[in-house]
Amino acid sequence: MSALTLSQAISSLKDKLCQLAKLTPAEPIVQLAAEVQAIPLISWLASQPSYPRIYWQGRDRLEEVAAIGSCLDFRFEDEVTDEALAEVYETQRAYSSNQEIRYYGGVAFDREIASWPEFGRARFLLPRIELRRSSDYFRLLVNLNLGQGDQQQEIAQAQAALDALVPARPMTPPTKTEQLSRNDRPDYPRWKTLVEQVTAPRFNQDTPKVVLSRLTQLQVKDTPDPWQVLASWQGRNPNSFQFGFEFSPERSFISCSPERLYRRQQQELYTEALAGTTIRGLSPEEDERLAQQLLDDNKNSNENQLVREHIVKALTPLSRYVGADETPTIFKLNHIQHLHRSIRAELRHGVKDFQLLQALHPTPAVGGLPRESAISFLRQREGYMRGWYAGACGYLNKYESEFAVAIRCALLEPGCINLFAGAGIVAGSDPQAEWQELENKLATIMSILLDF
Ligand SMILES: C=C(O[C@H]1C=CC=C(C(=O)O)[C@@H]1O)C(=O)O
Ligand SMILES: [Mg+2]
Repeated sequence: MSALTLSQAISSLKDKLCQLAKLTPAEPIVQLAAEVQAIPLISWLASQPSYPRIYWQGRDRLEEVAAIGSCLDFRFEDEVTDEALAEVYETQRAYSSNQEIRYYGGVAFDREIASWPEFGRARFLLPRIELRRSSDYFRLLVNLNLGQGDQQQEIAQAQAALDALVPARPMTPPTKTEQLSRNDRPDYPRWKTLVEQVTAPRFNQDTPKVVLSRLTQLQVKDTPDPWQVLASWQGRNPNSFQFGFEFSPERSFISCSPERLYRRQQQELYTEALAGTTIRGLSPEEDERLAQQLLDDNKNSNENQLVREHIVKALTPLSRYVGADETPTIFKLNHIQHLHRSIRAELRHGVKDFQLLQALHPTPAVGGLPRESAISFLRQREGYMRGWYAGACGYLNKYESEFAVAIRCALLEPGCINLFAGAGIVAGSDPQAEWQELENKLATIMSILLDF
């Protein structure tokens, strides 16, 4: 059967909903699907009038999703343990044997303290509508939760959500934003004090790495459209994950992150150590020289090595096999390059996604080492709320799941753009050089948002 146009797919799904109304489905979570012709997902998403709006594209670009609305929404505003999260998910997962059912969402950097409104400490949802691309195969999906309440009412809501869909409008690049003011938290003098505290030999002996970060708030005349910004960002760094969560028109969180927390396919797990940074050269020769310097540099090697060691140690009790690159390679982005080591594990049977999140998040690429003392330092001294910055965002499914580390990101609010950047502070870190590293990490998004 050939792929349908979007309006044909909507009609086909509405017919399937009518059929469903006459049945007693075997399972409470139902997904209906129709194959559609190729559509630019991000422009389609940006055109839709309903919320939440969620976008996800994997780093390998094989999987892309635009999701609208929700038929199940798990939102944790107050303290939540990983055990509680795991229990909710496992219960939910037992309701369906369909391997295409996915829960999209994220967890905050630190689930023990308050987080952003709407986002909470963790939030996962089963979207009402998904437009999903797997390689070059596109499907329009509608999800139903028939487990609670009235089946006819749930079907009517799914029909209404399909009726509310509008065609994709072509997307233009974002117009440059006029910056009214800029405010950094911590500011440079405070940053210098913090770096000196972390690198002081007595502290560093017990806590060899703390990833300090900064919130840069830009007060702007007009907040740009998050999806236009994300589409531009995607063009600059196509080898990154791209994702966005807009739970309401008030606030959106977008990220173009190079860092994978993990990808699980059945019992196979792929993760990595991505830490250690330098800039790109202006010529191929200069770029190569900078890459070689990064590979040879002790401070940067140490930043990466600590992440690798920690991940291998954290995965060992959960795995039958763990293998990690001995030597780092270079991962190039638009304005910067990083040290990268791949790590692969074969998980023991019965290991759950929330155990993986617990073991891996936050890695010493965004938290520090040992985790508890680094996080306790950040909680007491960093001086602003990270929320979902450096958290984990992605999706869960019975057979596979993927999470990115939410760095290189922006929280857009009316009149204000919040940008976040962190740098791994280890012995030998220099406050000025690490401050410059924060600027380098913001260079791509700044060049999209502002006129230089
Ligand atoms: C914490 C961030 O980057 C991490 C990932 C790659 C390189 C890093 C570094 O070299 O410091 C950081 O560990 C960030 O971009 O906000
Ligand atoms: Mg660094």
